[in-house]
Amino acid sequence: MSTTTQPVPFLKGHGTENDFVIIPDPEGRLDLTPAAVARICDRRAGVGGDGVLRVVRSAAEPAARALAGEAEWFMDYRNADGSVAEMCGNGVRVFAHYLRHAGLVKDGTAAGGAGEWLPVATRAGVRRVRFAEGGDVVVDMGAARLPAGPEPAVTVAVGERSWPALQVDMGNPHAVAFVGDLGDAGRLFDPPAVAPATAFPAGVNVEFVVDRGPRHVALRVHERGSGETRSCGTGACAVAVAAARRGGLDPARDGEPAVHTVDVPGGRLVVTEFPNGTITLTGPAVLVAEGTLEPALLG
Ligand SMILES: N[C@@H](CCC[C@H](N)C(=O)O)C(=O)O
Repeated sequence: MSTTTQPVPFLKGHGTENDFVIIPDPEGRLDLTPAAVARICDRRAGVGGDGVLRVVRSAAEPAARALAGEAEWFMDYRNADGSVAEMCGNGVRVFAHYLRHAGLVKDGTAAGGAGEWLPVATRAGVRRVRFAEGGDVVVDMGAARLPAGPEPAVTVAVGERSWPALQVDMGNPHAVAFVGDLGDAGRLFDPPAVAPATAFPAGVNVEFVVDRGPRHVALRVHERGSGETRSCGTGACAVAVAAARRGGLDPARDGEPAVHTVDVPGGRLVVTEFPNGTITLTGPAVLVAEGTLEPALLG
């Protein structure tokens, strides 16, 4: 890996306005430091984004080799502050959309064609992505992991207000709090306080949720490493599972899928939890621009 002295191509994309700078680096030549990621994601002095998606062949990325399986491509996801995260639900949908846009996966007959599942390696393991009719991108997120007990075990606080929250692991950590009104969470400039701190030694994404109707919720999210964002795919899945359990639904017990509509500030996602535990996340993925990053941004 080397530090670049040449402009580096990038694209910009988003999924329900969770926005990413996509950096194609198929052979893994780029030394993308945390400081460089933070400069690129800066909304005034950089391109701006909630995170970076570095697109690298699994075979060219030491971090991916052990976990990539059959996945040719590895999503090297970074938060806006430069930190690494295990998984990004909107990011992996935008990542797959980019692969198809760039002709890096075949359209129609091989993995990546309409209706077929494209494996993508992430730090949380392989996730499979499918392009649906109408332009939506579906990702099989695997199963949620919940704490053993029935009651929320953690507390989320903003200023003087606090709420019980459910811990949900979607490959990355979430704390889901049901609130009376999404405005109750205030301006969310700072990370909400979560207690006990030992519950999330590597930090946590915090979702605030309200009911909108039967199997229909809305959320705001404060993301670890990125601040408040307009959407979070793993967060939407965590919220759907929390809403299902709260409403007495458990697909494994009931033998039928639970489908939840999750409104986010940047649009709408659909989350389906199947009786075998698998969760799918469906929503749009959009590319909006491309250009080059100046070497000074990369450092
Ligand atoms: N926005 C993403 C989640 C990105 C990672 C998260 N900030 C973390 O640190 O775990 C999504 O769509 O899931």
